[in-house]
Amino acid sequence: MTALHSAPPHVQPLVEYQQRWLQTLQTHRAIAVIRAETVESGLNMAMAAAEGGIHLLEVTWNSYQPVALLQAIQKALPHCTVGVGTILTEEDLRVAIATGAQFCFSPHTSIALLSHGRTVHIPTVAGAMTPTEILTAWELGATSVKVFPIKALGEATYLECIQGPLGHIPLIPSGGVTPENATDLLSAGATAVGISSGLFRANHVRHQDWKAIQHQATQLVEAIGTLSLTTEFKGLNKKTINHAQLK
Ligand SMILES: O=C(O)C(=O)C[C@H](O)[C@H](O)COP(=O)(O)O
Repeated sequence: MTALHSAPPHVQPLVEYQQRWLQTLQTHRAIAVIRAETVESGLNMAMAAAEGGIHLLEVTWNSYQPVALLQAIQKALPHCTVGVGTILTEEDLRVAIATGAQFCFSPHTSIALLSHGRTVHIPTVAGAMTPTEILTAWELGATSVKVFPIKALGEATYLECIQGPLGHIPLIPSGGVTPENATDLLSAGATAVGISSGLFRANHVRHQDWKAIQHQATQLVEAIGTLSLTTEFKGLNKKTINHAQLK
């Protein structure tokens, strides 16, 4: 409990880097999660996703040579926002940030990771399942909360159910997102979605069918584009987080 007591207070003011992150999520609403067995394959996955119109790219830290992959993607796609995922330790986070990661996802909620992210102004997204876990991650300073694995939680229905009490928290469902269910998740209240195997289908990657992956990405981006602009964006304009808190 000591650590919790020394953690940041309940809903903290959003500072500039957090506001920028939420606005980026609001604009793009999908994050392509790259888990690759070779640097070449991971780079091709990233380029196919970007060709299809995806702007936010995440390199999972259990990819093969993630530092080299992150560098290769940054060099090839300087217009994209490139971050990291599956960050499990503070040391991993330090290396990722030193390599230029612009955001960080983890599958769990770690006080050390959240605190380091806030210190260096890198948006840090903690993984959580239950309402208690989601609220705890938010209270500990997560810039948004990854609801993971959404497939096991009932997908859009789960997000709808928690909107009442937790609708002010920017949520990013992941783990089971597909081009087909992404719009339902966004309509149910997700700020953005994280998608890996639903975008980078195993057989497409195996056969190096980058065009097929690009097509999947285009479909996803087009589907998101059909969403009503009035779909509420969580975090910038609702309930306990309001404009007055944005500096
Ligand atoms: O570990 C992290 O930090 C991640 O971001 C992991 C990804 O969210 C999932 O691996 C997505 O998995 P799919 O179900 O294949 O879309």
